Amino acid sequence: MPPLVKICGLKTPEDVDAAIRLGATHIGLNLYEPSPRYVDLKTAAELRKCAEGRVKVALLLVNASQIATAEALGKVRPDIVQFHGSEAPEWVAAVKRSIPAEVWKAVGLKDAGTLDRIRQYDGAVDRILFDAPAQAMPGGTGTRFDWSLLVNHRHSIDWGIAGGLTPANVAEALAATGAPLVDVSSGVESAPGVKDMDKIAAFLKAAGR
Ligand SMILES: O=C(O)c1ccccc1NCC(=O)[C@H](O)[C@H](O)COP(=O)(O)O
Repeated sequence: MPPLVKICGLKTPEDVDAAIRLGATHIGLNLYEPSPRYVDLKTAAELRKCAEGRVKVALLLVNASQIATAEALGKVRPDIVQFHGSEAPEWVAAVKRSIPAEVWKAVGLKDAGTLDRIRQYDGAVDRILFDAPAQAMPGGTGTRFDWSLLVNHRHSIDWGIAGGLTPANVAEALAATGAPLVDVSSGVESAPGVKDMDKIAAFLKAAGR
């Protein structure tokens, strides 16, 4: 079975249409203001409408306040909320209880200790997204983590991988980790925040979709 593929950081209706047409199963809309992939709430709600019923939409938040989270979820009504900061298990669990959407937690995978620590999210989220450890930015860094950390790891909940994936390495990443979902942002761009349709097509093909 081909993996699920999420193309993250889409900013225009043209990006959304192309990602769907080319075979993405998920798209991501980024509400983190310092990111080159940031979209405001109004744009996120419009892009969400473009994708309605065609593909799953993840709304990405980084350490947003309770008020900002409620406002964003109310206005955009995503299929998934992706927490990409240092949000506590209790907080993400509370959000999961309060909305019909899935809740994902991104985790920077540094070492085997990370794999022990993330058990605290069991039951609190629907999926763990393993990403490269945060640098100046918590995500979208274009860097990989050590995929071998996931070899023989017994996953207790659904999961996926992100971080430095490209059309050239995604098949290798899938073979190394057996991931059921891959997520990419900068690896399918021509410049920070500018999606490249040829790269998206190549990524989806290399991922087997
Ligand atoms: O993409 C960003 O700019 C970003 C900024 C802050 C938090 C998360 C961010 N992206 C989240 C994603 O799901 C990315 O797809 C993931 O981090 C992988 O990014 P990349 O290494 O560029 O493929």
